[in-house]
Amino acid sequence: DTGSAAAIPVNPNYDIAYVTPVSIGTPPQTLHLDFDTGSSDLWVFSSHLPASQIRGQTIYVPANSSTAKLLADHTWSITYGDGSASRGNVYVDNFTVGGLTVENQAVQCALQVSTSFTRESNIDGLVGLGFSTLNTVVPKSQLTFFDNAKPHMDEPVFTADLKWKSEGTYDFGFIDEKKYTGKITYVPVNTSPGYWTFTSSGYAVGSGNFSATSIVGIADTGTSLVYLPPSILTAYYRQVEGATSSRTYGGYVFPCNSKLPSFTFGIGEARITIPSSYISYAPVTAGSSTCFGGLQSSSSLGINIWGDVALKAAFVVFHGGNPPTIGWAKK
Ligand SMILES: C[C@H]1CC[C@H](NC(=O)Cn2ccnc2)CC1
Repeated sequence: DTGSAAAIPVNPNYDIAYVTPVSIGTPPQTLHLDFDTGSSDLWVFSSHLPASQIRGQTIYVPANSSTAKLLADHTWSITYGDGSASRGNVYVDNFTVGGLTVENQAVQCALQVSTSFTRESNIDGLVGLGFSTLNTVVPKSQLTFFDNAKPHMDEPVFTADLKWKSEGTYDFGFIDEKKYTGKITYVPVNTSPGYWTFTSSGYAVGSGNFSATSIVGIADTGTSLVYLPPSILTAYYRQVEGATSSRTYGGYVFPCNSKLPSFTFGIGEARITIPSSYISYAPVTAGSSTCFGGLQSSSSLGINIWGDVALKAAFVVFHGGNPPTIGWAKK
């Protein structure tokens, strides 16, 4: 089996997140979900939510699906790194992404979502593509869509081709050679933390010398920005006129008309360059001439994160073999 589906920016002005259309149940209910390699719960806005917590999202109504079955006495509760959270109960149902169907996929139905999810009207839920060890369902944890689909896939892989301010693609079960240039460089993944954790070989700021240094981090499609050690941030923002680390805005900001260098990171001997346009992320508030950087410090996180700002500069292969690996290519 294989599948291919669009990754659509939820906001036309800044790449806050990407959603992908999926079909759930019989007859199919179409929702737009945020595919998140940084978590492992598949949860949806549902008919169990209070109306006050829904603001334009499409809900999944298990009662309207002839193939939905309640997973009795199972619940879930998740909190993300940005403080957002949700919790609820669990059904199994047919789940289809871009033509690839998994029967009896655990679909976690929200009974409660935090305000940041309510405010994001274009996200109807998440599809966790991290390792199933992170799934929060109790008393029996559930498998991700990828783990359920893997045995039926032509190849045990999915790929992310995210794009700057435009529609990209998630492919399942195959690698589309048309989506990248040159070769794919694969590096090992440490699955113990439950994320797609790998080691970058170093970085360069703009046209500067490459600094060979191991950077352990996660490839996280569910996080908008890139979070790296403070020493790298200092090296980058010292090249940006008027840049400063702002307590008010919680990170590095700079005048929107400042000239920004690109940022290159290493994958083994290979190099991926993030164009400066991706790093001038967004005005701090609508219409402001102060912009928030796409590279921020990971010092408060305890983990480095290669979020969408980095991922959209590459074609990324999440290879779920034994052992799993991650591949990066230019495009
Ligand atoms: C400071 C950073 C803020 C952003 C954090 N990322 C997430 O919370 C990803 N996510 C998934 C669902 N909702 C959000 C990572 C830490």
